[in-house]
Amino acid sequence: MSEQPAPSHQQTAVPPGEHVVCRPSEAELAARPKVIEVDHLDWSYGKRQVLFDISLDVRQGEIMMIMGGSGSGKSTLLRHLVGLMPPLPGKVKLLGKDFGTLKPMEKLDLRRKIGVAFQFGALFSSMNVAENVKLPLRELTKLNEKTMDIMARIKLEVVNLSGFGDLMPAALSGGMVKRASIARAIIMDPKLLFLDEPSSGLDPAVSSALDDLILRLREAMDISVVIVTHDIDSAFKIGDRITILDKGRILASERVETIRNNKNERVQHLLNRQAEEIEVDPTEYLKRLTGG
Ligand SMILES: Nc1ncnc2c1ncn2[C@@H]1O[C@H](COP(=O)(O)OP(=O)(O)OP(=O)(O)O)[C@@H](O)[C@H]1O
Repeated sequence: MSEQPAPSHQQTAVPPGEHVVCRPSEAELAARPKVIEVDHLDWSYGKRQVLFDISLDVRQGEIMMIMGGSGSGKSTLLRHLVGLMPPLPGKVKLLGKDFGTLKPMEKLDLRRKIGVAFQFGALFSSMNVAENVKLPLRELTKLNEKTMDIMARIKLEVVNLSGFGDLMPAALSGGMVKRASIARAIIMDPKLLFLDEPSSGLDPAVSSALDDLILRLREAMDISVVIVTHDIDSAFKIGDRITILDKGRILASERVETIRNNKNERVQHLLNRQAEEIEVDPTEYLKRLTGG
């Protein structure tokens, strides 16, 4: 979908040009605290096991990309990471707290430190953009209306959507919906940000602008980010580390500088296959741009 500004509003353009990626080194990250720890996690839906012995950690300020073929377990893992699955003591720790053993109030406290943007933006179509962005504040805080308005305005500015708060989601382009859902995810200044397929359905230019936004957020908020994606370009552009799932198991979890040299055939197959999958047919692309 192309980035169409809504009528009668001037959209602040995402600054053009490549964002210079200042990746923290492996040693720098190793010196920082672990903010996400997954310890030998198994998961089954009924009798069908879909996650096998998953162990993983993410350091403060790190961007972790989770990739893998369809049905490999990425979303199931993400749901465990954000506390949407039944609690399993000792399996998932966020910011040093074991999600599986927290009391309801402690869980609520932890949820305030986590921002999540699910696939397709998931904005409520019946509320305007600002109301959508304010939702976590309404659910998790007792702030007054004026304070919530100010916070929503600031976050819309951060994602380059100043002045779009009064619009309904249907008036936004695909990229703007994604940015609005990121504004909602960061409204509480979370320490951890989880994004599910942020670039799905976006054309390459809009997707690249979204990557730049994620990098800027990491720099500005020292936030740790976990991104589930099929977008290999984005993974290599903004990720510090890529974790590849295959049939519910971790095949590799490596720095972006080294994973291309991984000798495992399935890792190579997945990286190459995904590169092919996102190859853009120029005629198709032009059609999308022109709406033809
Ligand atoms: N609620 C559920 N009940 C039963 N099976 C499920 C459920 N959710 C997912 N599965 C199954 O678990 C496996 C892993 O699914 P999951 O959605 O985690 O994979 P994924 O890697 O995110 O896939 P995709 O890239 O297609 O979104 C799949 O075989 C899927 O059919």
